[in-house]
Amino acid sequence: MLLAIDCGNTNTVFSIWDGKTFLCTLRTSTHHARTADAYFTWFSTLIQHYQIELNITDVIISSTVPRVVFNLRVFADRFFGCRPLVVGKPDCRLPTDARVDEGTSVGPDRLVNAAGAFDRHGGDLIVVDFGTATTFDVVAPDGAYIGGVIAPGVNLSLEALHNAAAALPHVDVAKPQGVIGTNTVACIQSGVFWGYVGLVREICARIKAERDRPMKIISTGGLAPLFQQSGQLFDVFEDDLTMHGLTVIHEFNKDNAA
Ligand SMILES: Nc1ncnc2c1ncn2[C@@H]1O[C@H](COP(=O)(O)OP(=O)(O)OP(=O)(O)O)[C@@H](O)[C@H]1O
Ligand SMILES: CC(C)(CO)[C@@H](O)C(=O)NCCC(=O)O
Ligand SMILES: [K+]
Repeated sequence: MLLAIDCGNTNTVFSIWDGKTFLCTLRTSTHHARTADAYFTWFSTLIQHYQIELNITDVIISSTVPRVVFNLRVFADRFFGCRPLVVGKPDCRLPTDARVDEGTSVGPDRLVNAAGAFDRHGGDLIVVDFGTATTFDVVAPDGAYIGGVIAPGVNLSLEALHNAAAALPHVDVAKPQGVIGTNTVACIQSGVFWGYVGLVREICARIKAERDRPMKIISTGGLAPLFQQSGQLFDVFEDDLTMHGLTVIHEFNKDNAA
């Protein structure tokens, strides 16, 4: 049984993979100061609720927050007796290359998304992930990650507006009725919602033009379905893409073990 951990800047997600399906997915906010014991208290309480008979033998971690990795390593070692694979570390091999500028460290979540998407769809992909940042990851025909785009995340933009402007309230992202807002909330929702629809359309069109070939657009992340409501922005939505990528990378390392 594999425990896959996807640690983003906002949320950390744990999924248990039995080799065929994800038995459960648990979500908590990311805190660098959370100890291994605190992870276990939270984790074991929820596992009891799901009534899963645990037999975790392997752990794989992708973390965009370097500081949390230490406590997650201790968690894996202390409670499951295993040394986790950590994406981005030299002992974790990737099934495909990353062809980027020398010295660049690509976010592990982007490499994982690329691996997961290539496994399901083959090459020539744009993966759009609506997390803390909105990222676009470009996958070549051979599955290599060849770069992409980083834009501010949707919730981050809303928060920045609220924090910077005294008269603007905190607003949740939603699809507005029209474009012309007749109250403050509707105006902000319109700016952010239609602004992101335009951002996604423009960036994908430019990536396709720059690559000069047909590409499939895969979306993931909690907010992707909301944006899908506004016409055909994406070809496919996959809420488990990062988790799937982690299982693919884990399998690859197992198969290629010495
Ligand atoms: N399973 C879920 N239940 C409730 N809300 C969700 C769920 N998944 C996503 N969301 C909502 O969508 C937003 C985006 O989620 P996602 O997991 O893609 O990124 P994030 O956790 O915000 O960012 P990061 O992965 O960078 O930490 C969340 O902040 C949350 O508001
Ligand atoms: C862009 C984020 C924050 C998205 O989670 C993450 O992938 C990251 O910290 N990346 C490092 C820089 C890069 O990917 O080029
Ligand atoms: K994410």
